[in-house]
Amino acid sequence: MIELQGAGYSYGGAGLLAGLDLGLAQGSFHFLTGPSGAGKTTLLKLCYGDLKPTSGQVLLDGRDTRSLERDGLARMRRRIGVVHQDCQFIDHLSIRENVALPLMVAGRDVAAEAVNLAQLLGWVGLAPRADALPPQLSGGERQRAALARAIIMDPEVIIADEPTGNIDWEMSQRLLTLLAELNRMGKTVLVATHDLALIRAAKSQVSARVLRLANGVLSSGAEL
Ligand SMILES: Nc1ncnc2c1ncn2[C@@H]1O[C@H](COP(=O)(O)OP(=O)(O)OP(=O)(O)O)[C@@H](O)[C@H]1O
Repeated sequence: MIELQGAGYSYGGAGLLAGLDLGLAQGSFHFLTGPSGAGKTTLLKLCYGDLKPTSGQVLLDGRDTRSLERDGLARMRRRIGVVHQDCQFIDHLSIRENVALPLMVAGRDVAAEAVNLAQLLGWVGLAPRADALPPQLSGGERQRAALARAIIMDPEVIIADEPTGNIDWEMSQRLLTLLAELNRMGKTVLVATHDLALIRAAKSQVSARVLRLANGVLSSGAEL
């Protein structure tokens, strides 16, 4: 569904990314690694249409993000669930309400989705914390809540930016297991991470490809 064809991005000044080619086939699992500042977050933003390339093309279902109107892009983005690096919760809303937000934004009847919502919170292990406020959660709980919010609309693709950045090993493993389970359900998964131990640990759970971004160039490493 997501394809980069010679895509580049510049925040102004010198270009950050140039000539990137990448295809995320349906049901694939990719890790994206690379040094801090290499442009991993920027590349993810290109993939979910938050940024449009300043050169080359990013295609979502074959459609160039630069030619998509606001509504068309919003429709595409509903098919991509994003776990942001900093989670981006609304702190005065409960975890249940934060996870349900995409339903509200899409104009869906949240009361009618109560069972789905409860099942999803149970699946990520947050049923007992559903009424807590985001600042009351641990880092690992916040990341699992962010994953729940990213998948509440049943997206085809899940993009996660450093989902295990501030959490301990056991919690990282738990998150990885959830991502692997989603991949087994047929979801396409793209995870940016510095955590090479996590990538190694993924070997037993998923068949993934490791992409490395450095000096503006994307190289495709071995398959796990
Ligand atoms: N909105 C912005 N305006 C200008 N420069 C930016 C902006 N966002 C990011 N950059 C710069 O682009 C470069 C790449 O940033 P990006 O966040 O994509 O890297 P990253 O590989 O995800 O880094 P990290 O691993 O530290 O999260 C950095 O030098 C950063 O300062």
